[in-house]
Amino acid sequence: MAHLTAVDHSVAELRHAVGWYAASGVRNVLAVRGDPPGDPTGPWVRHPEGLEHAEELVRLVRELGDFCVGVAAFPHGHPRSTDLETDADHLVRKVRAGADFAIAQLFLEPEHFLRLRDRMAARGCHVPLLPGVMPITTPRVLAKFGELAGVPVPRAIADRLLPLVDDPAGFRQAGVDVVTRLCERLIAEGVPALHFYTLNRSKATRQVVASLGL
Ligand SMILES: NC(=O)C1=CN([C@@H]2O[C@H](COP(=O)(O)OP(=O)(O)OC[C@H]3O[C@@H](n4cnc5c(N)ncnc54)[C@H](O)[C@@H]3O)[C@@H](O)[C@H]2O)C=CC1
Ligand SMILES: Nc1nc(=O)c2c([nH]1)NC[C@@H]1CN(c3ccc(C(=O)N[C@@H](CCC(=O)O)C(=O)O)cc3)CN21
Repeated sequence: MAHLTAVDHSVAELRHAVGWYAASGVRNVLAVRGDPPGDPTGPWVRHPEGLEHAEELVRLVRELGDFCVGVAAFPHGHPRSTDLETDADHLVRKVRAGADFAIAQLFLEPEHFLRLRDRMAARGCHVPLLPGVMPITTPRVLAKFGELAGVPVPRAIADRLLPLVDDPAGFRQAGVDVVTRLCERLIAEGVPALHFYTLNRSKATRQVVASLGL
C-alpha cells in the first residue's frame, strides 16, 4: 500500500505521483495529510499550490483511478482538533470523500479506540476501522505515543515499564506483552483486523502475532 502525504507537494506533483501508482499497478493508497516537516507537532503550512486537508487528497486519488483508499483515524483526536466529536466529523468527511477504510493512530487503551468506533457508528459510518498497533520495544518508542499522538501513558503501563528503562531486554519483553494484552482485548471486542506499525522491523510484531496464536 502506497503512503501518500500532501507535505511539500503541489496538486500537480500529487497527480503525477498517483498517475505513477496507477501505471505501476499500485491499487491501495493510504492518504494522509502528513506531518509538518521538522516538528511534527508544529503548525501545518500547506504548499502554495497544494492541499490543506487529507479529505482533499482522498478526493484527488479517487478522481484519478480505481484505488482502494485508507485514511488516518484519531482515537484521542488529532492533536490540533478542538474536540473528539469534531474530529470524528472530519473522519466522516474523509470517508464521504471516498475513503474505504481507516487506520487508527497510536493508542494504549482499547476504550479510546472503541469509543471512536462508537462515534463512527453513531454517525452511520461503517467502513472498517482498524486499530493501529505498535509494539513498545524501547522507552523511545513509548515516548513517541505522546509526541506524535498526544497519548497519555496509563498508570498501569507506566508502573510496569518505567522501572525497566535501564534493562533493555526486560523493557522490550514487558512492552511486547503490554501490546499483546491490548490486541487480545481488541480481538475480544470484534475488531476486523489489526494494523501493525512495524517501521520496517518485524521481530516484535511477529512475537505479538505468535503470542496471539494468529
Ligand atoms: N499511518 C500513519 O502513518 C498515520 C499518520 N498520521 C498523521 O496524522 C496527521 C494528520 O493526518 P490526516 O488525518 O490525514 O489529516 P487531516 O487533514 O484529516 O487532519 C488534520 C487536521 O485537520 C482537521 N480537518 C480534517 N479535515 C478538515 C476539514 N475538511 N475542515 C477542517 N478541518 C479538517 C482534522 O480534524 C485534524 O485536526 C499527519 O501528521 C499524519 O502523518 C496519523 C495516523 C496514522
Ligand atoms: N503524526 C504521526 N506521524 C507519523 O509519522 C506516524 C504517526 N503519527 N502515527 C503512526 C505512525 C507511527 N510512527 C512512528 C512511531 C514511532 C517512531 C519511533 O519510535 N522512532 C524512534 C526510532 C525507532 C526505531 O527506528 O527503532 C525515534 O527515535 O525517532 C517513529 C514513527 C510513524 N507514524
